[in-house]
Amino acid sequence: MTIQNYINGQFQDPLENNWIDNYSPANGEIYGKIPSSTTTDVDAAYTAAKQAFPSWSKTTLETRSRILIKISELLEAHIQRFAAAESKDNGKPISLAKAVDIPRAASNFRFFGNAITQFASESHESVGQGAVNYTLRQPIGVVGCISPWNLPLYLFTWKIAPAIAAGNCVVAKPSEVTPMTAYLLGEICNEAGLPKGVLNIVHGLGTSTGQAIVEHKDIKAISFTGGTETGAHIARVAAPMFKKLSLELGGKNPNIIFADCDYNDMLNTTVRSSFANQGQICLCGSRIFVEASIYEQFKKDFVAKVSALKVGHPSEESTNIGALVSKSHLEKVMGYIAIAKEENGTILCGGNKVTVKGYENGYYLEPTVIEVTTDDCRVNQEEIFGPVVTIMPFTTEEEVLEMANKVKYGLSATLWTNNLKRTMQLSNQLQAGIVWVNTWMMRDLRTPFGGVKASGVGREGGFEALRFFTEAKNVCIKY
Ligand SMILES: NC(=O)C1=CN([C@@H]2O[C@H](COP(=O)(O)OP(=O)(O)OC[C@H]3O[C@@H](n4cnc5c(N)ncnc54)[C@H](O)[C@@H]3O)[C@@H](O)[C@H]2O)C=CC1
Ligand SMILES: O=C(O)/C=C/C=C(\O)C(=O)O
Repeated sequence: MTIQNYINGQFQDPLENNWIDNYSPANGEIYGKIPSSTTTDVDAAYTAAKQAFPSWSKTTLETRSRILIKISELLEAHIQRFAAAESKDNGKPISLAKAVDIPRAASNFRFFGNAITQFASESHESVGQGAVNYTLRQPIGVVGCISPWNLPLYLFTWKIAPAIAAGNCVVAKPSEVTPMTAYLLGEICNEAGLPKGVLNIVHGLGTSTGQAIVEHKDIKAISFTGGTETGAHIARVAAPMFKKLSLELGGKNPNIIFADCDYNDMLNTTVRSSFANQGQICLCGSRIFVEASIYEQFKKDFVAKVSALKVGHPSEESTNIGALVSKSHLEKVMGYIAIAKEENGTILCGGNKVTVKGYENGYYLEPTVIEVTTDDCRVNQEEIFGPVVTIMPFTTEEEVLEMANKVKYGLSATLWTNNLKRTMQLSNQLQAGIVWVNTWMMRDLRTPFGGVKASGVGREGGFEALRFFTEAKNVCIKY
């Protein structure tokens, strides 16, 4: 399967004819190739976007909305094809791709197709001065969207949909590790009638293709989701060029469990918040803190449930845990399990590579629970981004709050309690962009989404995203 760039509404080979192998995580085999695009391809994508901008930015909101909603409907109509492609490319269970990834990608287009018709700007009457101010929200121009491999189409479209809804034209790059569904999206955009050049998709490595987008002098904003180190690098390049930046980066999220919670709901959701998508979601609750009075019971029940999860081929409907995304990522995650042992962590379950019959070279790993005795060990501080969680007990609210906040990250936090006062106090004091109480990953696309500290800057979602993808211009009229 050969993937091509999508530029000016057409599929084309990379101009310098360099290619990268595409691997299937389920069996470790190369099953296709993707462009290794260079600045020449990014320039071509930029030129197409620039040409499309004057017309697209003046296209009525109703027309933009109709096209976005059409893309959403086409994604829904082709869910089987997209889910199968996502599962093969990423290693995630097909059941997850069908239930979460592709429906959410469709929702992203539908949501922003509707949101743009509701987006309004402010006006301020300068009372006593005889003037009125109104704010225009104008599209920025050509913007760059760079997304990671863990939720490929889900996160790619989470950026593209608001960008084009707001009237921008886009140069976008999916992860080179999971390019397939972004490639298929081009076909859908043509079928939905998206004018050529509004969306351009270039494939390739972060350090060359991604870097060329970030360094492009006329691409005026960058929306990025990925690792914290990459985000810091992008900020160093883009900041002196005065680009608008939205950075959604890593997490090391606390999952705080009090004895007064609804135990069964907490237990089932905690299995999901620990291991959904092989633990490769920046929102996973990878540090589990349990109130001492229920710690031993939780440990026993949690380990039993985790040990029962089925690690298997992603295409099997019964698989709970598929393959990790790449060999190098599997090695990174296994490296942390080795570190845990050196740090005197106790592996309560998992810890080993899994050999799936018939797919011996796939990147499978047992879901792993590590009991730690101190919160400042490396496995409790560094983002592992795999099917690995730590657990430890706590006794007081003050103690758990301090441990929860004592990491460099601040993306999300989950609280399990039925105590209202505690809920409100802790939600207030947790250093995180998102706090879930008695739930996890319950998403309302209108809400602000993003993190604090090393988890990034800026917010995606709802009108926040439309504000990011527009420039505010104030007009003051004296009457
Ligand atoms: N916050 C999150 O949701 C994610 C966090 N991660 C974390 O990051 C670690 C590293 O994973 P990677 O795959 O290396 O993520 P990454 O941050 O390198 O990749 C994300 C995207 O950025 C692009 N990219 C890489 N270098 C770039 C550059 N210099 N300029 C522009 N674009 C660039 C990549 O090609 C990809 O499209 C993971 O182990 C995990 O801990 C990874 C993916 C998502
Ligand atoms: O928007 C969401 O619902 C989830 C976003 C998840 C990430 O950004 C991530 O895992 O990288």
